[in-house]
Amino acid sequence: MSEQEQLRAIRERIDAIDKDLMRLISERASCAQTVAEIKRAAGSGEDFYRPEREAQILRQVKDTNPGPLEGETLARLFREIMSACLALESPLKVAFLGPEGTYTHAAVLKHFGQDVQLAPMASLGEVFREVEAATCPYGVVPIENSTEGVVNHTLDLFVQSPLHVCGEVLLRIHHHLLSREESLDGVQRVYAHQQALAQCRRWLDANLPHAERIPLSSNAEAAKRAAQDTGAAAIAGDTAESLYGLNALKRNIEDHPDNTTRFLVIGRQESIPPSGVDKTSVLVSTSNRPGALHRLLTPLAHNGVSMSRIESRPSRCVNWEYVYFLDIEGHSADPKVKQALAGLRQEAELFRILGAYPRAVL
Ligand SMILES: O=C(O)C(=O)C[C@]1(C(=O)O)C=C[C@@H](O)C=C1
Repeated sequence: MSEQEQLRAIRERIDAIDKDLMRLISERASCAQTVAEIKRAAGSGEDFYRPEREAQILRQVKDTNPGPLEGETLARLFREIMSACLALESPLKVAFLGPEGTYTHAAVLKHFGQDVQLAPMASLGEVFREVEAATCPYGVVPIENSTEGVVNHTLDLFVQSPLHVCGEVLLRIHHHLLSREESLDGVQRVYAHQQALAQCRRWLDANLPHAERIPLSSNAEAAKRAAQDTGAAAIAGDTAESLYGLNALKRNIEDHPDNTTRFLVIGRQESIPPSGVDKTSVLVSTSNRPGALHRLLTPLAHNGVSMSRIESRPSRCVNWEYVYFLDIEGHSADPKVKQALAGLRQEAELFRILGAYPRAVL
C-alpha cells in the first residue's frame, strides 16, 4: 500500500471513531440532563455540582487508562466533558481573585473546566463575601505555595468566615518575565504580586539586580501595567501573556522548578460526601499552657490519623494566643477520623471543621 492509501485507510478509521465518540458524548450529556431532572425533582437546589462524584470519575479514568495517552491527559479530557455536562444541567459561577489571567484563574479552569462562568473579584475578601452572600455558589482562593509557604490573608479570612472547604486544586506555577521591551536591558521596573517576587528572588538578583521591584495586588494586574508602561516588565503566567499581548523575555524564572500552589474551593455546602480519597481541614485553638498543643493533637495519633499540615495564626483576640489550621488525611465521616475529631473537640477551646473534601486528582 502506498503512503497515501495507508493514510486514507487510517483516517477513515479515525472518522468512524470520532462519530462513535460524538454519539457517546451526546448520550452522556443526555444522561446528565436526566440527572438534573432527578435533582430538581428532589429539590436539591443549587447542588448540581458534586465534587465527590467528579473526583471518583477522574480517579477511575486515571486508574483504568489503557494508554497510549497519559492518565493525566485523559483525565483532563474527561474534566472538560464533565464541565460541559454540568453547564447543561445548570451553569456554575465561580468567584476568584481577578482580573482574568491570574494563577487563581488558571486554578479555576483546571478544577472546574472551561465551561464554568467566571466571576473575577478585586480582592480575596471579596471572593469570600461573594460566596457568603450566595451571589456565587463557589470561590477559589490560594492557600499555600511550596516555596513561599502559607497565604496568611486567606487563613485570616477563614477565621472570620462561616464558609466551608469543598475541594483543593494543585497548580504547578511557572513564572515568566513579560514585557513590551525587546530585551532585559530595557527593563527598569518589575511589577508582580509579592509572592511571585519572592518566588523569583534569586533570578531577579542575578539578572535584574538594579530594576525596581513593585508589588501589586495580582500578577494579572502586573501584566496589565507592563502592557501600558515602557521600561517595565511583569512576572506572570501563560494566561496573562496571551491576554495582555506581552513578549516573554525569559520563561520559567521561578527559583524552584517544582514551584506549586495549592488552592481551596470554598462554598456554603457544609459537607461533601466521602469520595474514597479525602482530606479534612479543621480550625482549632487551645489555651497558652505548657503541653496544650501536644494534648490537643494526641487524639490524632491515638486513632492512627495522619496530619499533613499544621499552620498557626495569631487569634487576634488575645495577644500571643493562636489558632491552628490542621489538614488531616481521610474524611470526617470515616470512623477513625470521626473518633479523632471527637477527641480533638474535647481538648480544643475553639473547634470548627472547615470541610471534608476529595484530595486533588488532576
Ligand atoms: O452525577 C451527577 O450528579 C452529575 O450531575 C453528572 C456529572 C457528570 O458529568 O458526570 C456532572 C456534574 C457533577 O458535578 C458530577 C457528575
